[in-house]
Amino acid sequence: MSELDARPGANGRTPLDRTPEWAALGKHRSELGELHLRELFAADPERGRRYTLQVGDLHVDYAKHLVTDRTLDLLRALAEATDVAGLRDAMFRGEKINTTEDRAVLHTALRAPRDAVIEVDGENVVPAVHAVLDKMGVFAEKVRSGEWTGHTGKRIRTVVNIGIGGSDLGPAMAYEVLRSYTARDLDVRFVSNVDGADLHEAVRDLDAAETLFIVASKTFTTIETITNATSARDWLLTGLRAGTDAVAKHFVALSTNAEGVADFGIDVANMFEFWDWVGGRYSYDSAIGLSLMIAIGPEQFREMLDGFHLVDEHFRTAPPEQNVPLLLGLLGVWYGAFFDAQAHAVLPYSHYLSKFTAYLQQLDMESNGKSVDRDGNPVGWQTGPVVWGTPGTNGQHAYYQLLHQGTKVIPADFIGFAEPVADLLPGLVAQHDLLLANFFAQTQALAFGKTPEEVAAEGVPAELVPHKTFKGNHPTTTVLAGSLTPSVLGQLVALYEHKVFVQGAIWNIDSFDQWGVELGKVLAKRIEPVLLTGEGTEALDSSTAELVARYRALRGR
Ligand SMILES: O=P(O)(O)OC[C@H]1O[C@H](O)[C@H](O)[C@@H](O)[C@@H]1O
Repeated sequence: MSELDARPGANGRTPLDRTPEWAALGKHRSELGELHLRELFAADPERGRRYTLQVGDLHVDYAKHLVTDRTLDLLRALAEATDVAGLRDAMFRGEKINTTEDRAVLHTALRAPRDAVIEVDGENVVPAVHAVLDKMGVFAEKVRSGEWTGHTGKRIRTVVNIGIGGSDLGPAMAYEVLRSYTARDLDVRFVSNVDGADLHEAVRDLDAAETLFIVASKTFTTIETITNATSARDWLLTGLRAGTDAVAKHFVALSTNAEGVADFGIDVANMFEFWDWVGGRYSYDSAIGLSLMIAIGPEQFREMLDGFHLVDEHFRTAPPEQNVPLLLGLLGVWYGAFFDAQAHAVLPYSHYLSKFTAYLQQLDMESNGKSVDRDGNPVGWQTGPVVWGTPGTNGQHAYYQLLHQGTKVIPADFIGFAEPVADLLPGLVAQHDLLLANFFAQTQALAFGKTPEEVAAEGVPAELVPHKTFKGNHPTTTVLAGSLTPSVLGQLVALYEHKVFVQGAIWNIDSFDQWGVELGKVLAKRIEPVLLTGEGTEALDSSTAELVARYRALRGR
């Protein structure tokens, strides 16, 4: 037995790359060799029909993946050996599966029906979830109807959400996605960056008397958010020429930290609560979604939650062969481990999903960007990929070149909708077929390419044939839904949440902590006073010391 074999597995587990299931997949991969999607489709005319699954409104086609029935069996065997279902059930039961923070992981409770019972430390959390949703609903309706007025009695015309990371990306993404469902007489803006330019641009054309700030921070200690909130308060009070008593009508908070909220000067009566068992990147269906609820109304927010819940139930109960998050998770594991794929593209064919991939970057990369297992041992396998992408049609005229003819394996998700959004101008509806034609054409081109023989047969000069050849064999998933409704958005997000879960479970990492973001925060705190005073540069490394000196010189210090 080698030293590696004796390495203790997390939770008594055999390290992933030492399991027979992993070895079987490795062997299978070498047997497949350079197998081409063209051959797989030629061998099975039913492949396009057989390799599809349905969850809720989402039709998921995985036929254009480099897998056979045997691959899928072996991958499911890996999921079984790593007890994905066991960890999933523990999550849904409210067990503290976030071991490094000793916390339950219960974003699924945020969308559970009112009569569900989910316990954390012996207490059913569902009534509290619904109490907050109800309180949010009452408040959202007051703002929407104009009943909630600012300090001077004017109704609110603009809501500005101040938050960062999970307290920004979710609501900002969803607001964009559901724009056609939003109240047209109310604008919602999002400020996240500690660069003062962000807040400046968000408020420069606003009337303080008609502006409501939502300060969103799970911890209420995040320096960017507290700094921006403090500046926003100064802007408000200056604009209103009022004292701090005006704050109550213009500031509400979304947080787990009541003390922090009170210290900031926001009345805790104007605080919407959530709990430490909701991870920041899993939180936009909690109180963190208040700005979105104000925009789309409580009813449509509820529809979105029902969409989440539908996929939760699917993930919890569907058999492995039909379980879509399980399948998508396994495909990612397959490419990372056996094709050395480093990246994963998410390419929506919907303008409204323009912020969707940015949202997924936090969800996926903060969850699975880990290199030690749950017991702290270094992992010997690939974990989370680099997630990237923008709306597909724009990408086609920019970076798709690399997808089609570059040297990298980049599995991609294509997401599209059959119906254009409801209130599109009639003249623009006709454009939808063109959009969808591109959507379908791209996965076809990526999968099947164009052979040198096909290129030559078009009369292309021999020296240009290699340049005009498309080798194809680039794997893609296509997700097609009828239309982009609040429920469909919830379904999509839950699908990705659980896909990320499956991968973390197999890789045996804690997908719910994020220690990797801490070091930079500590160092920034140390460097900030040095920028002001110039004292302490000797404690810095020579590169940083030089940069700080240059910065100070440029600022005339
Ligand atoms: O909501 P907050 O406590 O302000 O946290 C905002 C964000 O900042 C942190 O640094 C974490 O990396 C994120 O997971 C979190 O979403």
